[in-house]
Amino acid sequence: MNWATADKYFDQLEHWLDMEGEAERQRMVERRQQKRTGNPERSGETIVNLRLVDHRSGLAGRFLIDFAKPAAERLPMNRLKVGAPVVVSDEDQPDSSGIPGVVSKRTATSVQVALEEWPQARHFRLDLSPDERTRRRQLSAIGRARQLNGSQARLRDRLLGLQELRFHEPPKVEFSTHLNPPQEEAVRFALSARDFAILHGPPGTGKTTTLAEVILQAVRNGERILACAPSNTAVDNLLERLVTQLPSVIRVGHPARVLEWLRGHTLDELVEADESTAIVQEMYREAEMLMRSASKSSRSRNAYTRKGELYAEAKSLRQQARLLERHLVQQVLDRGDVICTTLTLDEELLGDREFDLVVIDEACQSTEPALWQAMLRGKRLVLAGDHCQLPPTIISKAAAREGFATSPMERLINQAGDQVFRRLTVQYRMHESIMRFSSDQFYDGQLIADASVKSHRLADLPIVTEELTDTPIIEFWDTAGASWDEQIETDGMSKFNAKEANWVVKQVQQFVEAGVEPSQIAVIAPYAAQVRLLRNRLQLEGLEVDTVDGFQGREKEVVIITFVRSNTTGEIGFLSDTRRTNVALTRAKRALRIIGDSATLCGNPFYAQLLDYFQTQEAYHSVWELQDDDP
Ligand SMILES: Nc1ncnc2c1ncn2[C@@H]1O[C@H](COP(=O)(O)OP(=O)(O)OP(=O)(O)O)[C@@H](O)[C@H]1O
Repeated sequence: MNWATADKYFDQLEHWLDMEGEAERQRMVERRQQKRTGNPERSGETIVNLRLVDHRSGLAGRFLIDFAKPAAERLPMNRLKVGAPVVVSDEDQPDSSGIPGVVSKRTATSVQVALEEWPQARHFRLDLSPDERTRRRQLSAIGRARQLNGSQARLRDRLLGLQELRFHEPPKVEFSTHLNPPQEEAVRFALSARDFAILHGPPGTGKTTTLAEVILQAVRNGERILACAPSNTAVDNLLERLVTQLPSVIRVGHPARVLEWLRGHTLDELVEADESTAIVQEMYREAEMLMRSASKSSRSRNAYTRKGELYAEAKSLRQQARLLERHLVQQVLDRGDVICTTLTLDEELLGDREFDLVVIDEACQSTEPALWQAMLRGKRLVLAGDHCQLPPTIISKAAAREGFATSPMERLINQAGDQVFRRLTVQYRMHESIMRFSSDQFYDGQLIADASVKSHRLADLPIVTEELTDTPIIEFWDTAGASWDEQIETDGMSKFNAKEANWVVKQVQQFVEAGVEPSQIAVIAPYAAQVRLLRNRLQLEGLEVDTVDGFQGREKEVVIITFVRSNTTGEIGFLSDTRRTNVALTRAKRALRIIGDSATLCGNPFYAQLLDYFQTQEAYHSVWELQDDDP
């Protein structure tokens, strides 16, 4: 992507946002139509036939409502995770626009949603909500970014590659956490940037730990910081590191979207805990009482005049309470050295606040437009992420092809080269042989396994039996020539592979029998149909079976990957985005098992090299080695 002026760049972003909006609306319509033609729950973005089974009051006058299927039936596989924006609607009224809410809790059989209004219906439907509001905020930020002048316009132009970058000498730093040398170098580098700097954090290298140290140092220098990330989970990750070391960190955002144990740091709860809140609440109570007596006093003389007076008094009291409440919120915000929020900023709440430093974690999962709300509030910027893992999710395939799927972090690295980033290279997750292939393919062979993980094995875990003493760290099982073919779900587009699934089930059973806890095992499949099949077959408490996207940023002792694709035409679909496979390959700490069809996969050089790697490690097997009664 190239442009000669800032305006051209912003024209391009507006165009992509339009395409994305259209694609999202189209998808919503299709989803509703599926109701008539097939199973609307297949996408994982809708749950139908729900009943309201329980409710209670939540923070700030919201209702927390539990929905479940009749007879407490298990919910289908779905992406309605805690914090997800949803629309609750009446299933019998397909045209109703529904009530927006946020998922606040979920179990295998129920979903709890925080709603501002009470929903009325006999049968409910939940849909993930298209984020039109976010898009509008991004468009407005783009409009403002076009109009900047002075130093902010210069920062904008440097981000667009239209002006040279500037750095100070790296400062001397007294570190407050124990960091390894590349992490220390990255912190000094980030603090030396006069415009912006990038921290490239490959899997398990302590990117968030390092970013937290940058924030700590900036606070020590008397700076105010806005700390953001594209998702609530990533914001909470950062918050978790900060709250142990800094007293004045404030998490802005819907409390239902914040991890329960971190909610004490949310703006809502800090305001609620403030002494003055009792006064505000008393004022609301008094106003309520005035309203009640007004509604009762109709029989006395001068009743109407009195009624009017009482209503007016109640109204004025409520107004005063609201003003006081707003003032209080601003006072609490002013106390924060660091404000943490997702990239979708609440502009009204933040007012005209500016920050010395804006940091963005997981910046590779952000699109270009998503960056600008935060950007407009900072004098300097530090981005952290890994562009060799999953890119931002884009619905419009056309926009993605044109370049919308390239994150700003990746673009800045391509644009400014080595001068703009530092890479972290010591990783604290994977056994060396799990790490090596990914390191060579994506990180110029620079990753080093820390001594604490370099040769750790399952047998070192306290609970496992002797059976695992000699278990290999990595294995690839090749199905080539065995006719373990992929299949397409009858009424869907997703693919599964029943024989690979059988093999996975056996692997899980073997690990569990040897003493590995199900919660220490992850099964990763690139296709939702394979995930559904395996979830049905493997109902072990704590075991996680998910697509790659569900595991980004996470780790498990044991990871089993089923690649699913096995066909005569060598088609591998979105497995050709090797960043997705990189995420899958780098989640395991002590054992990695893979099953796949080399004949299908190896038309792509990346997979051919993967197979070579397993062969050189003597970790390659063919399923022909299995006995006849195996899968
Ligand atoms: N210098 C260090 N010394 C010891 N352990 C460390 C160090 N830096 C990070 N770690 C540990 O490594 C693990 C990963 O750290 P962190 O979560 O910061 O990494 P990340 O790169 O953000 O992770 P991800 O790959 O999930 O994005 C954590 O358990 C952390 O405590």
